[in-house]
Amino acid sequence: MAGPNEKAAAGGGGGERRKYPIHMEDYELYEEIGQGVSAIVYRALCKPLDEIVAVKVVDFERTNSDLNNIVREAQTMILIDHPNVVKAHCSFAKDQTLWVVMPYMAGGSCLHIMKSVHPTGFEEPIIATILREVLKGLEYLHHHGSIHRDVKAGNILVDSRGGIKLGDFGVSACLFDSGDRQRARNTFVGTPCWMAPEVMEQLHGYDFRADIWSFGITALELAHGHAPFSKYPPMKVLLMTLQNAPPGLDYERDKKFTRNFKQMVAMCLVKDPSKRPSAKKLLKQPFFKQARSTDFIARKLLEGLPGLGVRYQALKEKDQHLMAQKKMSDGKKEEISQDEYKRGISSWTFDMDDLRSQASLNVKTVPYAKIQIYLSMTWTVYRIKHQKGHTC
Ligand SMILES: Nc1ncnc2c1ncn2[C@@H]1O[C@H](COP(=O)(O)OP(=O)(O)OP(=O)(O)O)[C@@H](O)[C@H]1O
Repeated sequence: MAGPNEKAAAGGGGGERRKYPIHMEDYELYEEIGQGVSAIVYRALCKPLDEIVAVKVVDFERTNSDLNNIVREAQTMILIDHPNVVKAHCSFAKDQTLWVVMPYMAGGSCLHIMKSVHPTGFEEPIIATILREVLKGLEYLHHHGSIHRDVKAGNILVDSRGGIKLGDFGVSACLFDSGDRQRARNTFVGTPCWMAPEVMEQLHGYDFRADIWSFGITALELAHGHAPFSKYPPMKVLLMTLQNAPPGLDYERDKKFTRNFKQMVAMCLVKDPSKRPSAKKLLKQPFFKQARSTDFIARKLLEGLPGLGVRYQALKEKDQHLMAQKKMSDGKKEEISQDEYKRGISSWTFDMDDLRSQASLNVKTVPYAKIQIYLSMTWTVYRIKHQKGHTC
């Protein structure tokens, strides 16, 4: 991936052949199809080109990222050229917002599809096909010196023909950058359940192998319908990732999955990053021999699926309903989690019904989780380091 150039800086990257306009008046926003920490994504019409696109509207006031970084991420997306990574057609700023125009991925994210119709996860050939495509995207990014830093089912998008692309460069980092960006690799970025231990620890920084850990967690997420530890409050996720043995597919409990799948996941989820394979090496694993075509994905995942907007709205309503049912706010729960941690890990107790309902909620507890963990980071790492001798 080249560095940002003037063409991209002007917002006129414009896809391979078509020139996408850089004025908001040229886009008609339709229904909401996704929401992130600081952005809302819409299906939209690019009027001059008469083409359906996705427009991500990033609200500068809602993001805690540096403005230059956000703009640079959008520019990076414009320069991307790989079938398994979402490219931005163009981007432009308007008032307090940045508009990023992308190809419309009609299937939505794997997380959305899973929540709508496969709540307990996908079958193995589907997982192998999705993961092979994701790995090809990661291989490309890593080869060009980039780390994605937020690999998870919610950021794996499916197009109308079953094509799989890695999206969301909200937190990606360039390996060969210096200054601010270099410092960014020593900061705490990502989503707790998918985050590699070395990213949490913040001791020696991290490299592309952090994506391989997240990739392994994503494999478990696609297999079970949720990421390991997703039921727990952020502080506990942090502790479990740092102190417990890495999660994996259980040889007994996960009988329906092959040995090859279990081995592939185990290779990714090694705590020592230097022992994790590269994306290129992983692609050679026998597990991927069962991966099929994009037609297979279209047939298996997209046939009979309601439109993305309809599904998104239904999930949002379900989440809101579950949120309303929750007995405690996330803030209160996290407070208790920290208090209990101070008293000793073994004294933690959980309301399983509540945790189950939390687990099926959409990932929108993440902004809170990110902030909360960031603030608690120094204290927690200190505690863990000083507890190790007693608890491990
Ligand atoms: N090109 C696209 N086509 C269809 N849906 C999309 C597209 N881009 C994003 N989405 C949907 O919007 C959701 C949010 O987008 P995105 O992840 O880019 O926002 P974000 O603010 O960076 O999120 P976060 O930081 O929470 O991961 C995605 O999970 C996906 O469901």
